[in-house]
Amino acid sequence: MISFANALRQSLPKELSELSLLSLSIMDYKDELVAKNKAFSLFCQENALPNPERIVESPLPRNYRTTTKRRVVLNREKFQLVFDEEDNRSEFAEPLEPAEHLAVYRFIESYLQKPVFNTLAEVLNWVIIRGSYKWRTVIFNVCEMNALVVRKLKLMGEHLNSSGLDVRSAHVYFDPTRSDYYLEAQRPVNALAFKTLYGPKDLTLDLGTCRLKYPVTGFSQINESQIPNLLRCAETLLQPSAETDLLDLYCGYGLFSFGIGENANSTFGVEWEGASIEYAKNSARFLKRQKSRFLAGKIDASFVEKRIPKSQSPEVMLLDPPRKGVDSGVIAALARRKPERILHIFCGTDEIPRSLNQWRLANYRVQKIVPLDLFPGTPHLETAVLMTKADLKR
Ligand SMILES: C[S@@+](CC[C@H](N)C(=O)[O-])C[C@H]1O[C@@H](n2cnc3c(N)ncnc32)[C@H](O)[C@@H]1O
Repeated sequence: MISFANALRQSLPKELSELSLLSLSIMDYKDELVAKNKAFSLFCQENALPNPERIVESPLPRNYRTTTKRRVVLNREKFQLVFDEEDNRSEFAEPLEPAEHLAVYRFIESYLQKPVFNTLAEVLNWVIIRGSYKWRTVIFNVCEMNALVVRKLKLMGEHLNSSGLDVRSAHVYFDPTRSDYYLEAQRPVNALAFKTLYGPKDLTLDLGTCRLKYPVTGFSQINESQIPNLLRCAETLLQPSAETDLLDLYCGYGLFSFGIGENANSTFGVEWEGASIEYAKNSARFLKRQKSRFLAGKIDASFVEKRIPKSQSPEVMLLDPPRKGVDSGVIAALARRKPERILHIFCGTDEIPRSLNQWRLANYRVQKIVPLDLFPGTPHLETAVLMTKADLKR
């Protein structure tokens, strides 16, 4: 078994393979794609997987990240916004971020360095920017929340609102644990945990045919420029139609249910993040998708067996789990539903062989492997794998 990182190291031009894989962002995008295509073919070959299609290029190869973050540190008595140590060298990471984000960080940093904002700077853990390429929202992640901090945050919000930097809204997120995760992994239930300083409380994604709202704290794809390609790829491979029910697992706020499910007989989405699933339900109401249903819950084998209703029509199934993959027993439980087609989307390449082996044991066979460059300039790929039931008679 070869890891994708190792396959990539072997596929880079000699002068770059000596550098860290982070240096991909300083390569010409054409050369990066050559190396990634070579590496992914090698990865598939070495892991006994079928030959993949060519990588679907990203319309924006650099400056594409719609979510970025900075940690607040005190450096020689000056508060600064810096990349986290895990992000390593900023000269490799910065080219992936929109220039507008850098301008907003510089603006906030200049205020944090004023003595009047010291109270805020001292409790500020992260500054996060999310949004689209046209507008953005700022989230202040603080470890202490009191009346003085709130006053300073409101003042900062007023400056941002009138900055001319298209910061459409600003929010504060309370994480007393000062965790390394930029939004706390376990959302606090306390009502004060999340507060809007100004502007709309949600984010929006325009899909051309419809506009979806999603929560500021929920998951969204970080490369918005690739979303149309991702949806097109999923629709072409999975072919949801009036004769099939679409099961959308790890659905977030319903990107795939709404993006490719319009012609399906019905759609059923499952997601454990409470706010995201509420937004999905609201979108179904707003877009009058009477045959779209969403259920909040942790997808494990027992949930699949007991909580996901049986389909009335042949089922097509899409799974888009987090990088670590699905819980043990989930694939076998899903296979027992006997879906016609399965599209398993991987954001962690090294997870592919293990999961595909489980699908193979459950009698599903790979029909197509389509890699998409969702993370240009980084050693990662998104991969969509189409599977159908093996013909047991042959
Ligand atoms: C890669 S994201 C995909 C979200 C959505 N498909 C999209 O493209 O916007 C994975 C999602 O799975 C959710 N998730 C992670 N583990 C889960 C589990 N065991 N059960 C249900 N949802 C889970 C996360 O909250 C996240 O929204």
